[in-house]
Amino acid sequence: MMEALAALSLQPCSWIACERPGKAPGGFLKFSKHIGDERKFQKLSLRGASELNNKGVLKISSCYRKRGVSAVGSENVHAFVDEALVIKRKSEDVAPYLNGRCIYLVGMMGSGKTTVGKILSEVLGYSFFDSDKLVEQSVGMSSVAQIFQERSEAFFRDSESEVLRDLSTMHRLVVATGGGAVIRPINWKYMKHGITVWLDVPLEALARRIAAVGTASRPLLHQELGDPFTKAFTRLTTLAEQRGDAYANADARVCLQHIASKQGHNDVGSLTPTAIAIEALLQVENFVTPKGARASGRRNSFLQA
Ligand SMILES: Nc1ncnc2c1ncn2[C@@H]1O[C@H](COP(=O)(O)OP(=O)(O)O)[C@@H](O)[C@H]1O
Ligand SMILES: O=C(O)C1=C[C@@H](OP(=O)(O)O)[C@@H](O)[C@H](O)C1
Repeated sequence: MMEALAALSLQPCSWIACERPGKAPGGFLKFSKHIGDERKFQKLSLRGASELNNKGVLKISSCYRKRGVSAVGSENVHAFVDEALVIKRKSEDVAPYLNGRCIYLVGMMGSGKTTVGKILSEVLGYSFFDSDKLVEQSVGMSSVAQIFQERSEAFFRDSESEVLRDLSTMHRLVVATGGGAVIRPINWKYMKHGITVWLDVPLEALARRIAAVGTASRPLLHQELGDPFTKAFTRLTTLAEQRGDAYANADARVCLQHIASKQGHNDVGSLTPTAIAIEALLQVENFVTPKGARASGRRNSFLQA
């Protein structure tokens, strides 16, 4: 298991992806390890796409459509820079309160645990792990779908619990958990060694994302009939009912509908992963700072029983 962890760890690096998933490549912001103050931020410079490997430069390689705005333009560039600076600052605010505690992202399949988790790990200087990948590694199979098919869902769930148990002894990790990890109370015991963060995404948006990449890698969707969106939406609706409030046990909740409202619109599809990661840091900050910790202690007390 430890070897698997070492092999699969994404070493902390400081590239921040500013792209919108599934679209043309966006921008990347590389921070020097020593950048931490206003003056140094101002030294960042804009370069073209061909300069990906240069050190310490802000690189915008393409455009993305943000709330109806298309084409490369200073507005988009500013949006990238703003988000990148905000997340860097917020991570610096939150990091001292974490004391190396791990962050566990929970949420339905497709909620962005992997995408957002990688961004969080980069800005916090943590390593990133995807628990599904660790299960595949420990079982010696190439996909979760294969494990479900050749062994069983119960076998997968047992392996998932073992992975979470092993991770719970470690520090400075961001872990993207499988969407079903929340159904076993023992998993919460392991995850509560760190800070749990729920990515709360409307089912329709989830189904759209999953349909865009196909349902092949998600075995729980294989039984459904219809086009990929319908298959995903139907199954996600049932899973959401079965799982009830399980996700709400998390220490922090990142509600995409709420972020969209704060931005003055209703379209969760236009939220960038970086904007979602910023909200995650804000909610983690609420939890780890003394005022937030008191409130959440009350909320989670039943899990400790
Ligand atoms: N904010 C977002 N907007 C649009 N698509 C997203 C966003 N976050 C993730 N995605 C896409 O949704 C799919 C599922 O994301 P992923 O991070 O793998 O979710 P999970 O790990 O929770 O299953 C991927 O194709 C990813 O590119
Ligand atoms: O919701 C679930 O029960 C599952 C979600 C998947 O992980 P993702 O959430 O990463 O897709 C994976 O663990 C498995 O297919 C079961």
